[in-house]
Amino acid sequence: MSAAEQPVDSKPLNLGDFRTMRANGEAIACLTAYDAAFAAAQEAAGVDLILVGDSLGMVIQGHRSTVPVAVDDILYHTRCVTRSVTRPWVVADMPFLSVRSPDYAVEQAGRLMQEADAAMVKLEGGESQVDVARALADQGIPVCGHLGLQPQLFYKLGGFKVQGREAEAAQAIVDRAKALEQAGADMILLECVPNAVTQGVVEATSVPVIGIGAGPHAHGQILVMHDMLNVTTGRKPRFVKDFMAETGGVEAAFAAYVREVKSGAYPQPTHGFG
Ligand SMILES: Nc1nc(=O)c2c([nH]1)NC[C@@H]1CN(c3ccc(C(=O)N[C@@H](CCC(=O)O)C(=O)O)cc3)CN21
Ligand SMILES: CC(C)C(=O)C(=O)O
Ligand SMILES: [Mg+2]
Repeated sequence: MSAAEQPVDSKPLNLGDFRTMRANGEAIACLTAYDAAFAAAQEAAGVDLILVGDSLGMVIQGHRSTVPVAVDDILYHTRCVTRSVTRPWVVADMPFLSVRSPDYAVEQAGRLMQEADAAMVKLEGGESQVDVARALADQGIPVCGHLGLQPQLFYKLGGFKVQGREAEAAQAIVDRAKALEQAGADMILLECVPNAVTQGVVEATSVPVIGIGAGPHAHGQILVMHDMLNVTTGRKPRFVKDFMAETGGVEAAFAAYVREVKSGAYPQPTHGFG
């Protein structure tokens, strides 16, 4: 199909569309993808946002955490994805140590946009996260802040654990979300937090909030593609739902996920941390 013949709903999504979806209460359906074939199937199924996650270190490369992932790995997989899709907003993860200083982060995020056509970068991070986000935003780089469980802290945390259970930790997440928005972040991703923390972040911010194991109050949901297709080995996090079981095909599973996120059928209370 030529560009001129593309149906209206295949126009590339932009930041304004996501703000509108937040305002209108239309849930944002997000998945990870790492290559052209799966990304195309996700676009066909109506996925709004594709994350080229550093989870690729685990599901593609076989590592036990995301720590070994390099910017070059994200660059390669982001190219594979962006070459194959039109409508979905493609976000590239900033891997471990790529946000070690504002200048270095700008350089590496710049590569992801210029060499791989990413539309946005997502970053984890500690105290310096806000300053790094500000530097990226100042260069015109769309930014998503990743709060709650930050898997790059695997060795510091001693595993992948729910965050923000205590009042002080919950407040720190809400405060950071506000500071990130103030610094110019356009989106917040919340991972493995109690539902009330998500509610707090939603109330304290005006940007779209995407959740994974963060309950039903987020404006969108994301899962690692391999988990919802049930091809991940080992025990899966409680927020995962197997969409392959009831559909029996890859594109049908993606479509069922989009339908359930949009209708609010996913996530159920059993997928969250109360
Ligand atoms: N395949 C895959 N799926 C993911 O969702 C994912 C990755 N890989 N790699 C990077 C991070 C790591 N993530 C994880 C991994 C495990 C749990 C997990 O097992 N959580 C426990 C909660 C433990 C607690 O209660 O503190 C669970 O029961 O869900 C959570 C997030 C999310 N991301
Ligand atoms: C789990 C999601 C949010 C992520 O950061 C990734 O896939 O790397
Ligand atoms: Mg990640």
